[in-house]
Amino acid sequence: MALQKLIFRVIISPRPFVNISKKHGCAFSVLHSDLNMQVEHDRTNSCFFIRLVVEGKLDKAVLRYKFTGKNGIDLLSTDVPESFRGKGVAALLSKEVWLGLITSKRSFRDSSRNFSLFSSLWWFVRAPVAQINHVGRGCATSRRLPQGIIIGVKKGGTRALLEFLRLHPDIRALGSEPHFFDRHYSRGLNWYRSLMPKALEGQVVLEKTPRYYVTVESPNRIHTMSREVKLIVVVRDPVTRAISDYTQILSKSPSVPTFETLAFRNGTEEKFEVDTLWSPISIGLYALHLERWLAYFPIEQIHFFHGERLVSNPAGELGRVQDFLGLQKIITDKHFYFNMTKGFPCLKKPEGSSKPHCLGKTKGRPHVDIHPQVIRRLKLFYQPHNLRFYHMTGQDFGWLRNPEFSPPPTGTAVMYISHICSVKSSSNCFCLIRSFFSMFRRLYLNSRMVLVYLFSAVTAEPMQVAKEPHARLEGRGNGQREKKMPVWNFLMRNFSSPDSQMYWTSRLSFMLLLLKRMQYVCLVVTGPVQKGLTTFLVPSHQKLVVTADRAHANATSTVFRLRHCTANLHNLVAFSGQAEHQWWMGTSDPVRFHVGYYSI
Ligand SMILES: Nc1ncnc2c1ncn2[C@@H]1O[C@H](COP(=O)(O)OS(=O)(=O)O)[C@@H](OP(=O)(O)O)[C@H]1O
Repeated sequence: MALQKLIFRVIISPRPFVNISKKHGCAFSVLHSDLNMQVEHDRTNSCFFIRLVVEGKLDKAVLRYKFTGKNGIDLLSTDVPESFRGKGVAALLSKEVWLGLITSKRSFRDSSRNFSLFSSLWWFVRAPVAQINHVGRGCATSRRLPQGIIIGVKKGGTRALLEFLRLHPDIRALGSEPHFFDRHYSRGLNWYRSLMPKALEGQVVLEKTPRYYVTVESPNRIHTMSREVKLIVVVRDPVTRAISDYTQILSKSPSVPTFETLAFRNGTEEKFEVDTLWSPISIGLYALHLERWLAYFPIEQIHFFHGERLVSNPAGELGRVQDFLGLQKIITDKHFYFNMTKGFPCLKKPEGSSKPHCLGKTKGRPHVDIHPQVIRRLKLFYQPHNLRFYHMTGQDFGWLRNPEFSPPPTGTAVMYISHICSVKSSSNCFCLIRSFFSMFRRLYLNSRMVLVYLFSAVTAEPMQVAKEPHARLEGRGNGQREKKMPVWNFLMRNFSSPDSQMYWTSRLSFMLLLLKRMQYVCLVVTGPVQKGLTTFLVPSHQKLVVTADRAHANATSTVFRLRHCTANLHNLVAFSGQAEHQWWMGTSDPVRFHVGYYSI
């Protein structure tokens, strides 16, 4: 009679008297009446568990729970060893939760004794739990072979991608690189599986080993493991990638020969014989490696991830990869912030921590200086390979265009801050400025407005003329001004248009951006910004894009640390800390500048 009352009460009751919810929803298998297992309750660790012997070793099936409020309990997870799954172990554990709960209610406590006699009736008792949004997923966690692998490329940004993906509740990723398909294949799949993190049914298990992409045996071996596995490749401009690779080699063995010596056969770049056997070079032959993968996997099964965009627009790239993995888009821009000091996007709250987190020092470190001529040669060398890669993937990664010339979106206003005239002589300086701006002109062709802001020892001369702190010059100046301000006149000739306004000041002082029609403002910093001298007031409807060369990344943070600026920080939509370009004018000082990729 008591049992009937209980069943009646549970089935028709609109909701259980104790609120039960599940963090990772699951459907329990029906409780087997012949299960004779001892469920123990560990109150300190809030879990119920059953001791089991799996392959001669002691293991446990564990159900973790958490009290929420006065009457609530969250069933957090149920972890059952694989060989015991489908036998009702999870149901047995969940039953104990019920029993543990109902001991506080006399009528239920009495009735509960009947469960030992009619244990399969537990299925009915579970009904209210099952209603709570968790049907269709197994609670039990297990170690599974990965369904997704980040196969490359080295120095492409694979660590950042993995760390970012880990934010997703439906992703379980192995932290270290297992190197199974390239180095440890003989250890067998069981060994490989044992390395994987435990995952719930429905969660995607991931690992990353960038070396797979260039290992000849990997495609076949991975295909043998699974035809369905999803492959992710993070690619980055092969020249930058090679320099990054070399920077890492150098950091480990400081006595290695120079980049140039290793990159060119016979050690001479004059001959232009690139050494394709040197791994920093050969890894960048993306098309060549891809051919091997395409012999086993259709192209749709491989997602090509833009390494550069991972820096400029992490949320956008993460969105695409979540789609590819068939996951709900949970990782969005609210998970990232741009760390000015690091010069890279970092996580506001990484997995398992509430503190912001950037990747370690070896990720995003300054590269060794490589002569621009060498870079040009290498770019030329990679050009046909890149083109082929574009054709194979059907994507343009933007490495063919000289990145210096990739224009920001139309309607972007550009303010350029520079001290480009740190070179020795005035004539050199002028030559430098002229070339720089002719390039800049092409770059910002679509920009409706260019704001130029110069300061330097050499340009101080024409600046003397413009005594006014924020002189606004439009069109050609008067004779004297023209004579004394060749640089300025050059700029005016080349840049002035009905839409252009130029602001000039000899000091970094107050600057008000009157860019009412502009939606975006791009601030390019390639020179030191003196602390305490500059205030930028950007109207709140505008978005600010800041870009700088690495050397002056701190300068930009200085800008934003300045008084009055903080109020405008919400405008900041992107900061490009990547895409470093050297620009060589034949003077002894190469000018480094930075033109970013814009995530707007
Ligand atoms: N958010 C963020 N933080 C730091 N670094 C970032 C980030 N996103 C991409 N990157 C780029 O990742 C580059 C390192 O690539 P990998 O992680 O694939 O390197 S490795 O192959 O695992 O050694 C690393 O290369 P270097 O800049 O040459 O150090 C970075 O440019």
